Amino acid sequence: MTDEPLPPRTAAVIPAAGRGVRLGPGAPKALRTLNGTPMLVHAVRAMAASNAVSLVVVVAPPDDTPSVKSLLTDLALPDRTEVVVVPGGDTRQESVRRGLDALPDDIGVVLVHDAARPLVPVDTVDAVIDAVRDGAPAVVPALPLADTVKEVEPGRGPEPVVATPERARLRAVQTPQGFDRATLLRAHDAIAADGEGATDCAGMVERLGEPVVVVPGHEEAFKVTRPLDLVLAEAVLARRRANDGF
Ligand SMILES: Nc1ccn([C@@H]2O[C@H](COP(=O)(O)OP(=O)(O)OP(=O)(O)O)[C@@H](O)[C@H]2O)c(=O)n1
Ligand SMILES: C[C@](O)(CO)[C@H](O)COP(=O)(O)O
Repeated sequence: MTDEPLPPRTAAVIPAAGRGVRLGPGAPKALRTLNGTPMLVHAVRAMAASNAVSLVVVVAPPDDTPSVKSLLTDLALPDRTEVVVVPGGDTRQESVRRGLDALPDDIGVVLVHDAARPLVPVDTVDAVIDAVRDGAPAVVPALPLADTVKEVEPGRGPEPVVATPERARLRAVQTPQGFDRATLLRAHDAIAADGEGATDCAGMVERLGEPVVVVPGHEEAFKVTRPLDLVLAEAVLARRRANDGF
């Protein structure tokens, strides 16, 4: 932690370069559509909905970078929102790193948001930003679990259960995850140096020994991972349209 004031602007980095293997054959996941609109477009709009976000860096599938650029050039967004597109890497971590490398110096707060979580509400985005601006170096939105979780010894056949963590202490972590930029860069540098990956950026900050805090997540911020998630996402959009003409 530092008492230095953060540079003024907030940016959202959207890793969108994954293939979506668990979703099945088709276009890269971020370009698959929900009610006719690419998931990535929903995700960009979700970040741009926050008055605090003035830059969105999209990390695109390398082969699709030109088409993602033209898709987003034509998108109507608030005047405050600048969009930059860069090609992604082989892993989520590498893609995030490429997005971070594209940030200008006046960015103090960085959100990292999966394109695969296209429906996160703006109140969740703002809660994460506010917590970083209030002094937390790393903030994650998260929800309590509905299922009991077992730790197993992975292998073929029936897997022996090793432990049952106390469910009340567990949280399922979503995005956007928010960071003071210097801390996130330090975390990425440290992970790159020791060669070990992490499944989310907050996990890298934890390894630095820096505090990570949780704010309430939202059920509509779920990750589109498997085919059934597409059905749920389209149902959420239909409910929004019915409720408020969104
Ligand atoms: N090389 C990669 C891999 C993933 N991602 C992004 O990281 C986010 C979370 O990853 P995930 O949901 O696992 O997406 P995929 O890697 O596409 O999914 P799968 O593992 O099923 O292939 C997604 O927005 C995805 O596009 C990325 O930018 N670059
Ligand atoms: C970052 C994340 O969405 C937090 O839950 C998650 O770890 C991404 O995992 P994935 O396997 O790359 O989808």
